[in-house]
Amino acid sequence: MKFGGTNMGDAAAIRHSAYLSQRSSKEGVKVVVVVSAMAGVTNQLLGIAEAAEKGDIALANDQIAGLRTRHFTAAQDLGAAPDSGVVREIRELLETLRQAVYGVYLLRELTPRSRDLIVAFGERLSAPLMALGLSSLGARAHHLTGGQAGIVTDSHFGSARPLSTAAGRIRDRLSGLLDAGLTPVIAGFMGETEKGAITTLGRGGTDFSATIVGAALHADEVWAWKDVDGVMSADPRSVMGAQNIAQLSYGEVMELAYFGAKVLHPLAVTPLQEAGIPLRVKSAADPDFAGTLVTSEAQTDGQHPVKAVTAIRGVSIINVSGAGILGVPDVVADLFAALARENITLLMVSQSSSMSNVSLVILGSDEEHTLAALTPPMGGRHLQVDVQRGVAVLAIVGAGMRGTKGVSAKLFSALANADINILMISQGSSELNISVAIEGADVEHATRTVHSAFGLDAEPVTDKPVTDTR
Ligand SMILES: Nc1ncnc2c1ncn2[C@@H]1O[C@H](COP(=O)(O)OP(=O)(O)O)[C@@H](O)[C@H]1O
Ligand SMILES: N[C@@H](CC(=O)OP(=O)(O)O)C(=O)O
Repeated sequence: MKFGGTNMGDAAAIRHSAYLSQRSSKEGVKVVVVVSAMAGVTNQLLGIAEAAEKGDIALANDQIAGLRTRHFTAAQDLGAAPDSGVVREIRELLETLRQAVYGVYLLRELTPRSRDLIVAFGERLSAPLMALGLSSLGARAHHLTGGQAGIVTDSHFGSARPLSTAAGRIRDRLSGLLDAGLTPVIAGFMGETEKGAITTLGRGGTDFSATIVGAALHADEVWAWKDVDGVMSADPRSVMGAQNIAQLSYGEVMELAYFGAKVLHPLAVTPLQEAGIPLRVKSAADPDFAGTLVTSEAQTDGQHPVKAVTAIRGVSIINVSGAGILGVPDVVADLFAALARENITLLMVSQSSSMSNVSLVILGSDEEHTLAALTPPMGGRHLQVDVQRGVAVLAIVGAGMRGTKGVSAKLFSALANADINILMISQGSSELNISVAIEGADVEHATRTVHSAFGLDAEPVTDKPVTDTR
């Protein structure tokens, strides 16, 4: 079971999350709990690291003091005495954090490795709180860092991936605890290299931690508890009429996450695919509602080829052109090799058939790296590179699109009727998604328009029972 930042937000939320875990334990289910940092803490830690790098140690220390108050208050509210082991552990963790941040301040250098060390403190601090919440409900819990739980990773700091040896190590580390009737509580988002350096799995990575652990243990199911009903037809913060999707395939979820649906980490389902372990995305506020079940099956009803609309904001189009590129395949090969070396995520690619122009859509945060990668000559020629910023990618996703005619026509006419210009178009041959690049300013309007054009708005009256057991 994975609990995200909102479900770890304060003592009341942690107590409720612990109750959800215990509810299953009492039914005889062996539960492993994986937790995120308290809501907002990861961003705060990133801010602390950046303040130290810029030389503002006073601001960094103020923020660390704020973290101390927040975690001590939660521990106290969960019943910890001031001289208890948990309070001592939180104090020691915050002291180590302070030292790491001071190191960044002295060096005025924030490497990806030191950033990972600093941001992983959020989960290291929240795991003892969840163990406390479980103990207060009568469970025997034992908390571990990602590394202690056996999540050994490569050294791609900021977006580390588990090594093939992780599964065996996770089993070794957790089976004994489970056999002894303890509930392991694992700090999500983080792992460790073979040499013991702390890594993180990318933003939203606790979902991924949970599925890595679930797959390693051959779990019957992995449950991700959220502050939404499940995976929905659009981000409910943007689209009022977004509705829960009862069933999705691994492939559909991956497309949704890749194209910006923040509800799951883009790689979260990958560890589950081989063994076909189901993932349930469930609402902590409404635990008896089924939420979304993710399996290898894609269900299509014939009426809704498109199941969801999603968008990535803050992307840039990089236009590579010039006489140098005309008719020279080597240039294009060099160009992609250069981007691969820099680990650039390509959201969309389009090449004009005359081969005189290649357009790439990348995350705004990758722009600097991309431009640097494209500066040296490609295939012996210098290229002209132009950037268009402030773009968004909107994607429609659904296995029912495969072989269904008229889906792209509906998408384009909905956008045209809403007076929205399309800058680029892409449809994968899997026909699981169609994506378009549009002006960033149009993205909210476009999402709502497309959601409604594909009949995804919820009926005005819902018969879903609402039972908030918190
Ligand atoms: N298609 C979608 N379905 C559900 N939630 C979505 C979707 N797209 C974006 N979201 C956002 O994802 C959030 C839940 O993800 P996240 O905050 O990472 O959860 P947690 O921290 O609880 O794991 C929701 O609050 C919602 O605004
Ligand atoms: N705390 C990390 C990892 C994570 O998964 O968080 P959440 O479950 O709150 O999205 C982050 O903010 O990226």
